[in-house]
Amino acid sequence: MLAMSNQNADVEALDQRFASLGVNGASNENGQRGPRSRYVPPHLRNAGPAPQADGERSVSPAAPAPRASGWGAPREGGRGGYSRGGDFGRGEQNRGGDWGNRSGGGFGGAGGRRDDRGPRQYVKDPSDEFAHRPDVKPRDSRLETQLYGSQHNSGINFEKYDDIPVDASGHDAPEPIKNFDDSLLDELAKSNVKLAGYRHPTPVQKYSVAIVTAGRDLMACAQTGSGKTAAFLLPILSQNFKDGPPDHQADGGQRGAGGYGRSRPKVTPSTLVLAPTRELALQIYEEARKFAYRSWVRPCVCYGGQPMVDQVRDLERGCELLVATPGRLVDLIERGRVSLAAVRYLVLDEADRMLDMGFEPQIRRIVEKEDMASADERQTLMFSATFPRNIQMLARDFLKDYIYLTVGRVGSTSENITQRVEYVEEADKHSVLLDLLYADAETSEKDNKTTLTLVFVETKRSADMLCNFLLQNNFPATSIHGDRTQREREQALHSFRSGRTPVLVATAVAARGLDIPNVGHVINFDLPSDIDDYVHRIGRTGRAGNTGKATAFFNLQRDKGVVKELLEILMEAKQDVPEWLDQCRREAERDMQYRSYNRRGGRGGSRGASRFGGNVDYRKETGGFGPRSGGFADKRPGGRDDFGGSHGSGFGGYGGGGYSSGGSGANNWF
Ligand SMILES: Nc1ncnc2c1ncn2[C@@H]1O[C@H](COP(=O)(O)OP(=O)(O)OP(=O)(O)O)[C@@H](O)[C@H]1O
Repeated sequence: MLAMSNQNADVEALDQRFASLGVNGASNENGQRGPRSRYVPPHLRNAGPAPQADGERSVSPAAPAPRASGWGAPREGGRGGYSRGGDFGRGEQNRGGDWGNRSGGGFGGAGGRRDDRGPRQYVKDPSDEFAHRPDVKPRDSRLETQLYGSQHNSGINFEKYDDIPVDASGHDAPEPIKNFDDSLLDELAKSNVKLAGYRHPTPVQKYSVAIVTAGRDLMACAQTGSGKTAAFLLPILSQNFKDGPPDHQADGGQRGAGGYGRSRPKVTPSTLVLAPTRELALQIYEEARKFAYRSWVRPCVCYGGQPMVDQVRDLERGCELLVATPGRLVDLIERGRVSLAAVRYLVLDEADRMLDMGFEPQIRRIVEKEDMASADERQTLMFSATFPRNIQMLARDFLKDYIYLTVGRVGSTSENITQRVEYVEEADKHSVLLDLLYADAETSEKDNKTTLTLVFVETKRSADMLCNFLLQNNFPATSIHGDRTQREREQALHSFRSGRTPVLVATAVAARGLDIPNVGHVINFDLPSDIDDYVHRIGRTGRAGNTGKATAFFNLQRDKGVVKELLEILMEAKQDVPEWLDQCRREAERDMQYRSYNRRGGRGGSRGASRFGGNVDYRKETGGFGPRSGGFADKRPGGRDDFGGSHGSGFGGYGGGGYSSGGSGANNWF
């Protein structure tokens, strides 16, 4: 089946045009039969009508006529008449043969291939399981290889995820799904899950699919590497597939590529995913492409460091799901290129990280001050590794009646990672690192498998210096940090991912979210001063049920500030705790007490009690946060405003909470 359609693809640039359905006998909402106009997704409006293929429905009379160039489709092609629900009226799928994806895996819009050769024809294989679904494009083996080809399988410990304790609080929390097949996910979503190699849902996915499908908001804290990305993408895309393309407003809703009209229309995505870093945004975008395969949903990604013009051009080809970093999105909004009026699903991934990076003003502006629908009219999902006070405030302001989900202990590490702490004085770090890397290289050779090693340092300068040192010692290494250009960062990641340079020296910029298969070892050459960063850093290994190891260089001089929390983490994850580390903790505590005594009322001690305080749903504990600006205090009887009134306008006035955020947008240290 696949081979056949590919053959056709080679011979005549395979394509399928299908009709707008809702015609030829379909009933409309009033039960009347007859032709109706149909929605044509903006990025599909350039192509002409297709000849009727076997097993295909007829072409919609409303389909735009073919044009010599792929640009400038008639605007009215996208207007009105779209019928939600059912399998009808989902519009045609032809977009100049490019399938809504960039060619060659180009990122950031720059790689977008503009196919001006006119319309192509897709012919759907009648034996295709989705032959009856006009909203589903035919298979494309080339694209499948590109999207799923390098799929790495889940590891031997994948089933162990089921042992992780999960807590879902909030009223009427939906039951989690048991598996993908029996879930309420749309069939296309299920099919794409299989292609992605996912056999069983992870705990966060089991809950998230149920929660999103039930139309509820979600605040989730789950361990690193436990599949949070699919946990939000899958149910959202599935809902998109079930609902069909949105009926874009006539007042300048998103349309196809430019070339018409004087003022260029705004792009109006229905799903917005905000992520803290460019790399993470890219990664989410790549995952979205996997799960949106064969559908009308066209994901796009926008982040700083890439020419705006390329990204805008790409957006104008159609964008239903936008993944963006907050700063770049604000730019696009200011330039009038993006409107958030159509957003029905809002996701804040790594929310705590975004706040740490100083993005709160931009995030609040995007969510509260632009044209986005209110919390009551959209579904909002927030993911965060920790649940400090500033994140609770955001949850209170952005979410409505949400389910609070914790998977594992908030801030804990996966037991799939074997953690070791070595006492290493500053002067010895280089030689100990070489020893470890030699050992890794030997293991790789013995196992005949490239194992990648990620080395974290604290500053950009030391990243460069350490990388040079490794190169001088004949270790193929590269580096990633905030002073490198976006291109250099992407090249470094690519080179690391492919195993060409199996050692990557990184600052915290690579600590979160990055999902690189085969990272077998994470070395904290410099321990971070914030222990949550440690958790994220080592979470780059031991992902998706795979095992990994993490080594931290520790010395009392430099790292006494994190020793207590480091010990807690090791014990929590049932790791061996060296006796000397406990001694160091005692020494550090004595030292702190002494200092605080001398300073009279100095802070003393580290950040309060235990770091594992985040599993608590604060609404339960405190009776709620009081009214949100949207007003749902009535749903929370007994609520009181623990945090002092409205937070609608001011940024950053929360008094810091118990969480070290730094809060400045400068990020100079990474
Ligand atoms: N159900 C599943 N079956 C198999 N593999 C999965 C499944 N869910 C996710 N994965 C894979 O597990 C890896 C980690 O997933 P993901 O990046 O979404 O984790 P995460 O929870 O977002 O991690 P982090 O907290 O580090 O950002 C990815 O390679 C993903 O493809």
